[in-house]
Amino acid sequence: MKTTLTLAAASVNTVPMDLEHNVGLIKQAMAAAVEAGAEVLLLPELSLTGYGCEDMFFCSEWLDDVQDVLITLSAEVPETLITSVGFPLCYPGGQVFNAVALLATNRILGIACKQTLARSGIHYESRWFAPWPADQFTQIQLGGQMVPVGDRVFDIDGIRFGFEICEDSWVAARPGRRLYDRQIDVLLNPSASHFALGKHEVRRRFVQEGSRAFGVVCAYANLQGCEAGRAVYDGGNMIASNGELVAEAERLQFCEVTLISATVDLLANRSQRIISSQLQSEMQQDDVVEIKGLLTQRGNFNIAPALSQYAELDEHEAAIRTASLGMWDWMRKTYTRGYAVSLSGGADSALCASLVYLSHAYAAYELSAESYQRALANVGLKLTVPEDKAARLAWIKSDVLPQLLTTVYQGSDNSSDTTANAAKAVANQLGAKFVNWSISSLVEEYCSRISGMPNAEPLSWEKDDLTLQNIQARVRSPGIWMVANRENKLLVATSNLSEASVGYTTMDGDTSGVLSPIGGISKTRVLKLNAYLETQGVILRGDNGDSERHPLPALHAVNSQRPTAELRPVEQTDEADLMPFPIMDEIRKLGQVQYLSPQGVLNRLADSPLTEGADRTQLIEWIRRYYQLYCRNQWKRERLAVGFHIESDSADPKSYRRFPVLNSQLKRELASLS
Ligand SMILES: Nc1ncnc2c1ncn2[C@@H]1O[C@H](COP(=O)(O)OP(=O)(O)OC[C@H]2O[C@@H]([n+]3cccc(C(=O)O)c3)[C@H](O)[C@@H]2O)[C@@H](O)[C@H]1O
Ligand SMILES: Nc1ncnc2c1ncn2[C@@H]1O[C@H](COP(=O)(O)OP(=O)(O)OP(=O)(O)O)[C@@H](O)[C@H]1O
Ligand SMILES: NC(=O)CC[C@H](N)C(=O)O
Repeated sequence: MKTTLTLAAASVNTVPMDLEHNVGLIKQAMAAAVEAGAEVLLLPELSLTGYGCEDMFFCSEWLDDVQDVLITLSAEVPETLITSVGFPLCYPGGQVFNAVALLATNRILGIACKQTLARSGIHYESRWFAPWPADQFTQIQLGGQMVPVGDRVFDIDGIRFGFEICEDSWVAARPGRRLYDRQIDVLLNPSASHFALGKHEVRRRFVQEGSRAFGVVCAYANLQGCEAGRAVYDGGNMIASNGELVAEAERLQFCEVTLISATVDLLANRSQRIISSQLQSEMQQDDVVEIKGLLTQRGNFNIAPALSQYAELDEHEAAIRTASLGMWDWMRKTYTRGYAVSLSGGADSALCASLVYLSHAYAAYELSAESYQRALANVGLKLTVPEDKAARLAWIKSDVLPQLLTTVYQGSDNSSDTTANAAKAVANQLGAKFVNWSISSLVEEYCSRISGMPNAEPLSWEKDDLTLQNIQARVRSPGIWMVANRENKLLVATSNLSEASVGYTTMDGDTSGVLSPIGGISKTRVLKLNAYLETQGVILRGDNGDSERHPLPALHAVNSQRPTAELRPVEQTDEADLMPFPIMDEIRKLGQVQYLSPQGVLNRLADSPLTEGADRTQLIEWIRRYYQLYCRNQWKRERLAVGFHIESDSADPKSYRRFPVLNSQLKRELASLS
């Protein structure tokens, strides 16, 4: 009897609907798995099509095409490998299932389907897929073969495999519980699980705990990178045996394929099942698909030991890596020559510009010279990457960033030397192209036109405060758009999550842009990330496992100021306009993550150490201000540039937080606050 198994789990950076690209990555992963001596390779959920194909999953002709590609792929699986590939299965009855096919030498061994569709947070799977009912199984005709489908166990030469597809593992009634009764040895989880702060810990818990409680080997394979524009998938594949992690991938990698593998002890897991078994339900056998002649005992007892430490990423590093990887993928996948940023010398735009630079610093350190060079060539930069990694940072600053990041300081009459100097210092640190121009004449021109309208009074700060603020933010937009057009760059919108929640931003002014890299990061965190970048710096890893910190000291000029919009002639701070950021972010979390009512938010806020010293009247005033702005400005959130999901919540109405544009303004709830 076979007692060990060498398993591999690969992450791939897919492009939705790009079957050729995705098949290319799958082939790379299969070759790497063979090289690692793996007998079974697990790939992520919907790895053939990409996870985020959205309403393309409704197109039956395309789904037929996908099936043809799957059949062709089955003929290309290396002889010694069994590969599991995620794909949308168009069932003869018309439903589409989120499925996974087990492929081996020219055959589709069988198909398992997702039972629990993801429908919280950014997920809307039940729009496209039907959930497969537990305990149901059948077979269908596919490429001239009869293929077993459904809630299946695959017995390959005496080793039993079962599937939980992503969300299946996150719920109380996880299929693994019933697969345990059916005596599986290996539980495979193909996933498309996007990054959110604190989430990886949960994944690790259910992989490890699944292995311990069910007495099985658990393998987990997640997508990697910014696949479809919003979510960034963090990879972080795992293999657990006997309740311990034996392999775990570094997360948020810049390469397109990442693979881990481990040889696991099947006997040890079986013993665990014998000890814990309390089997009461009747054993089913018909659902077991028996396959012979693929797996044989190997003379390999080099069993992977439990990991002594996990691949940890601290919270700041994880948020910065996620946004940098997102920007890297946007540049690659849009084939544009980098980014244009209107750089104010303030916290938000400084972080956005730094992320552009860091996406190259990470890529230059982590990719081979050839891969990095190819990525640059694809956006039109014919450069030779230095072989020596230590020389690459200075080189990206001198040769790459001047071409891929253009920054413009656009001073008005309300701007200060402090912000102008800070913007210049940051641009210099990053190697960005930097221009300083004034918007005063443009503002004046608009003001004179509006003041000259029939029967109009001249504009004044006493009567026209918001009008005069907003025109400054708006006249900054056409110039930086023009730079983006001319240089074929993506314009970066610099709004953060806190501002987006309350609409503290000028529509068609500072909201202008294609991509909002910090749109999923709260202001409180933006300030912490900038401090981290200034004083500690991100971790850059060399080839031989050594790493170095890379601080950006020029951010000191930004971090030493209090956030100000500089839109009024008198001193203005964002916190005086709104409320202290930590309080605003706490209200957001209580209201939008925990779904408390305004009164519930008030009760919790009153007990929070954050509000020590503030009386209840003040708290009521802040909560009213927050919700009034929140309710009024849904229309703004509907029009924000696409942003990455980073905090556990998001303001994005398309992928996360639904709220009516016209609404009650919560008048009743806010009036009764006490
Ligand atoms: N009740 C309502 N429901 C829905 N829509 C409503 C509305 N009342 C006005 N509107 C519409 O909204 C428009 C106003 O929206 P908009 O022009 O965007 O401007 P608005 O929201 O009035 O003001 C922008 C705010 O953002 C702040 N800001 C701007 C720029 C940068 C920064 C910074 O932090 O640096 C801060 C600025 O200090 C100000 O408080 C009105 O002209 C009207 O069309
Ligand atoms: N003087 C300026 N020059 C260029 N761009 C500016 C200027 N002032 C504002 N902007 C643009 O408008 C955006 C919004 O301004 P805002 O003041 O909210 O952001 P910030 O200055 O980056 O950060 P902070 O809010 O911490 O001051 C900026 O991020 C920037 O893109
Ligand atoms: N693809 C999925 O099923 C994703 C759902 C899961 N809870 C996650 O976000 O990781």
